[in-house]
Amino acid sequence: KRRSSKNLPPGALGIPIIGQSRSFSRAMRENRAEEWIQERTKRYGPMSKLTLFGTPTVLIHGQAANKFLFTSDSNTITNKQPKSTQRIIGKRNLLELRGDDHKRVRDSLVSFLKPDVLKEYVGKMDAEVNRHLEMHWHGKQMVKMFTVKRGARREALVDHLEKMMEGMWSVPINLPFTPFNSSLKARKRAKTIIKDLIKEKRGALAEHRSSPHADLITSLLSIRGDKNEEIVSEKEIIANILLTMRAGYDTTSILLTFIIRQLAKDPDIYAAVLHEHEEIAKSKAPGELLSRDDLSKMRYTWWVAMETLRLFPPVFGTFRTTLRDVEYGGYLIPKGWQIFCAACSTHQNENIFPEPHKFEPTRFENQSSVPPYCFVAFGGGLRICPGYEFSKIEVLVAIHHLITQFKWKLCGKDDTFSRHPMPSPAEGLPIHIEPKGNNSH
Ligand code: HEM
Repeated sequence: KRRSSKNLPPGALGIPIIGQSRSFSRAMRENRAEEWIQERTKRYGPMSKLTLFGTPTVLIHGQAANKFLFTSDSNTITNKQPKSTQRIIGKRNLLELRGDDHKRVRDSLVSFLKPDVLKEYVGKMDAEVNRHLEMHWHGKQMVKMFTVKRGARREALVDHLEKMMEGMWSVPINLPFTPFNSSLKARKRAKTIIKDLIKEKRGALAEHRSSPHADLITSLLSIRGDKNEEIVSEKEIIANILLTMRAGYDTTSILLTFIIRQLAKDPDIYAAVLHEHEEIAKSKAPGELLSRDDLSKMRYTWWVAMETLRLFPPVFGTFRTTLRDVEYGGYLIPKGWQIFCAACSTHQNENIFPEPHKFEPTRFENQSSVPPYCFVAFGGGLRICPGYEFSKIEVLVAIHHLITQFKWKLCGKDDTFSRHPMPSPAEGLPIHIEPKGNNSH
């Protein structure tokens, strides 16, 4: 009785399980998700009910909605991905954990991702980016931005991950030929590879052949309890490696792809970024690796990255689930319902970001001028992205080498993109590349 439809937000739940999933997914694929949300807002107001990916859902968006979502206590609103995502990544992934479990696994992950540890990785990433350019860019005239691979096993893992992604936001029906089914199969194959890696890395750690922070798996294996027992279980390691690869690999490569796309389209911004990197390159001896100090001089490049994230956020919206009946915006969201917050819709709000469609990196010159909960490409609150610093290093190092070693121009016929659920450019963004004669590599 308490849940009389009077209190529920307007809108229709549609066909059970399926509801509006198809029309939302289609809008995402056609890069019309913002319009789709605006249409619903016009029809039902800022809050509406629907069924997405198997579960009754309330759609919310806007600055107040972001604040509500990111600051709610985890006993009322918890992180819960759609059933499809849960099954594909694994139940023990950080996005599914809460309370003490979330803290234990998040702390373990953050012990690897904190700036102190990461500063030792600047040189490693520099060498890795150079190796990648050497293997995949030098000597070629055209590359596609959507490939970053080295070694057969990594190649296989990346392939499986891409297949996993395809069914991440899908109706969770496990029948042959459904996207969900092929993602589950890809998960199984990825899991086997990660299990082998865990075995190898556990051996190397036990025989002191590797240091605790050698890589993320080793770092998670090294977190020990009072009796020197591993406190992050194998299931948790597998789920969180898959999550980190999904959360960390695609997001950053998408960001890089869209920066490259933008630089090819905007000569003034390209010139300003190039100038910043040429100044840094001049101060380095041939072959000298980048340092943390060099990265701190790449301020304009990071504004370009933030502006790219504003316009093309890899994570467009966020799912949560209510653990009890919740009142918000004058409506009831019943216990067990899903909340989908289209968090990044604030990025397009002209009252927050004037001329929202214009690419203007200097918006981020004074970050405190951006109102709270309005730039949310990395989320917010307790679950704010722990990979912010890692992705910042990766992006700055990669752009440094790309822009000092190559010129590029877009050569695809179609430069639009779609979302699956992350944005991916049509044709994989092929670009013509030309090495610069004067680089020191
Ligand atoms: C441009 C790059 C990135 C973007 C835009 C991004 C975005 C986000 C967002 C929006 C969330 C919050 C999701 C939510 O509230 O439901 C998140 C969480 C997360 N991100 Fe990132 N991310 C990026 C890079 C990375 C990297 C490089 C890593 C790891 C190396 C990473 C690991 C994670 C993890 C583990 C979580 C879950 C945190 C938790 O639930 O406590 N991310 N990310």
